[in-house]
Amino acid sequence: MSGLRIRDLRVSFDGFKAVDGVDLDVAPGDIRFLIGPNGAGKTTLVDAVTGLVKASGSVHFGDAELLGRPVHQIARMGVGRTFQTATVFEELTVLQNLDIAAGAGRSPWSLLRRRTSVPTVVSEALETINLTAQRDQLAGTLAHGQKQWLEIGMLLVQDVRLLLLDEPVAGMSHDERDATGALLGVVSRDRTVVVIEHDMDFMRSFARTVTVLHAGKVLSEGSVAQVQADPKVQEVYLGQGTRDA
Ligand SMILES: Nc1ncnc2c1ncn2[C@@H]1O[C@H](COP(=O)(O)OP(=O)(O)OP(=O)(O)O)[C@@H](O)[C@H]1O
Repeated sequence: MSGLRIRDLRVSFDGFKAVDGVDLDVAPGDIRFLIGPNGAGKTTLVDAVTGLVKASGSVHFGDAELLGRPVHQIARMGVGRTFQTATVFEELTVLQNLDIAAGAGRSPWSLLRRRTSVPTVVSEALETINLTAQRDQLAGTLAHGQKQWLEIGMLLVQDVRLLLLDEPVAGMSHDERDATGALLGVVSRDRTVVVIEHDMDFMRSFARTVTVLHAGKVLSEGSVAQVQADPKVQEVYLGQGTRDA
């Protein structure tokens, strides 16, 4: 299994330093939560790792340098992400969504051909994301939480080894959050997982390690207990209203 190693990562927008010299190590199999106030640079960091914004510094996943490579090459190296809004094909079934994701790289003809059996990788993903019973349902009719799980399933069938999830439980019910937490536990057994999250209860329940970003820099890092006890963290979260640390 590979881990993520980021050194001196910097992203600027017209001179504004959104990510300002971040070092980050995420061990293989970890579930690292990235937290921090609005505008801290969390999404921009993930954008840099996945090739969506230009950055300087270095980002290694395993032995490979990711910076400077195009998005599709980074995806082929086993790095996948979800966005705050699930991006599934609503007019297709759950199975078709997974089949298309698994077929990235297959010819259009083989994708169009009627499949007589479900590939093992797809049936395993269906089990993992708990959507086996919904496999023939249109993705557009799924509950909010189920769409997020389908999106994670689409990464699993592509054999993603580093999963970067952007606010996966936003808008979810309590039960859906718990199920998502359990899902993180399963997928992290043989993958590295990074979760951007504002939901502090969810973080407390399911994070293994936490990094707090503030104004583009790492403010604090450690276990949930260590980060919560850090006065610097308490300070930046003061005045955040409903968002407590
Ligand atoms: N494309 C862009 N052009 C200009 N500024 C940007 C761009 N993307 C992000 N920013 C700025 O960079 C800073 C960091 O944004 P980012 O979205 O990474 O923060 P975040 O920690 O993910 O915040 P949130 O929790 O609100 O999603 C913000 O001040 C944002 O306005």
